[in-house]
Amino acid sequence: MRKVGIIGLGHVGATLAYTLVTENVVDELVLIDKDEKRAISEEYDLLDAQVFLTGKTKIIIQDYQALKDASVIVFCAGQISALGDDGDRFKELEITSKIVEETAPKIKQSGFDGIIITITNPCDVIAAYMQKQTGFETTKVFGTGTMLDTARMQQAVSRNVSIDSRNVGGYVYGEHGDSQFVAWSTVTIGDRPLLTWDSELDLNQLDEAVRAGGWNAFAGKGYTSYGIATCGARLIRMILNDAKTIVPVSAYDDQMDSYYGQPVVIGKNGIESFISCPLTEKEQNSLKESVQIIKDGLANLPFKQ
Ligand SMILES: NC(=O)c1ccc[n+]([C@@H]2O[C@H](COP(=O)([O-])OP(=O)(O)OC[C@H]3O[C@@H](n4cnc5c(N)ncnc54)[C@H](O)[C@@H]3O)[C@@H](O)[C@H]2O)c1
Repeated sequence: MRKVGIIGLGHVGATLAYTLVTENVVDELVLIDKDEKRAISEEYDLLDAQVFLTGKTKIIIQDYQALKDASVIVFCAGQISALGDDGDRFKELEITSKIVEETAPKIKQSGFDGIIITITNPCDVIAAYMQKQTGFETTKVFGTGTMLDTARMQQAVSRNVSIDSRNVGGYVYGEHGDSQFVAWSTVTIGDRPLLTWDSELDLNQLDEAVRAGGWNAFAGKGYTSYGIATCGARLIRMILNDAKTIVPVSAYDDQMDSYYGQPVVIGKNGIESFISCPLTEKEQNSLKESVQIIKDGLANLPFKQ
């Protein structure tokens, strides 16, 4: 049985639930929110949608015990309005770290033994904190990290060279936040390294376009949902299908003793292995700086284990 739980049914969680139901990704979906009325409404709305669909997804709401035999939990509880006008993801930390403290014991008590994907911001710090609070293996708790930022890089490059974004390879590394960076040495168009591309691409400008990508999607509506929900659904498929697909997510690296966005292999065990790309010296320095910001965020948490 394909069973998944979603904790937090705001813009992100509701869109993810809708995506999983319309794409028939799961047999059972457990939906949990601190707002009971919201959970009930989402259940009715999803059941209405199913009348027009070919698949059938059983919806269970507000039941942590039902998570016991789920394969994946997606954690997207938070308060997007706390982000403010500048989109600083650390502004949510005081709220979201408390939500982790509240929900992690309930996840543990349910007997859940699967993979936790965290989306909640600040994404890398929350992934780390969820791992600490649950005590689960680091390979079984990871954040969506720079997966969405990498998609934004693919888009930005695609726009500049007029080639399909799906033909752009490579990774955004580090924090899902302002200190992230495109590792240009890893970026390819087709199989060709971008750095050997003929046209005069302004990498600094592209870097900025990638960093600003989230803000562009956020600014006019005060949240983002489609990109991240699709990203979450894709990760769930990878786990359920044991796909062994390479994607950049926020995973724990014991050498740097930190979670951060980097390419890994995703399968039924969560993080199956790491893809160590040979970064340039400049990229390695950018990574160290970015990782330090994530570490400081975790160290500054007022709520210790
Ligand atoms: N990692 C990414 O790329 C990415 C992208 C988009 C959004 N986000 C983050 O995802 C999170 C959710 O975003 P959103 O727009 O859906 O926010 P939202 O404010 O619309 O929804 C958050 C939901 O969490 C619920 N919630 C709060 N505390 C809870 C608790 N203790 N238990 C269960 N549910 C609880 C709220 O009731 C609400 O329904 C935010 O932290 C946001 O910053 C991350």
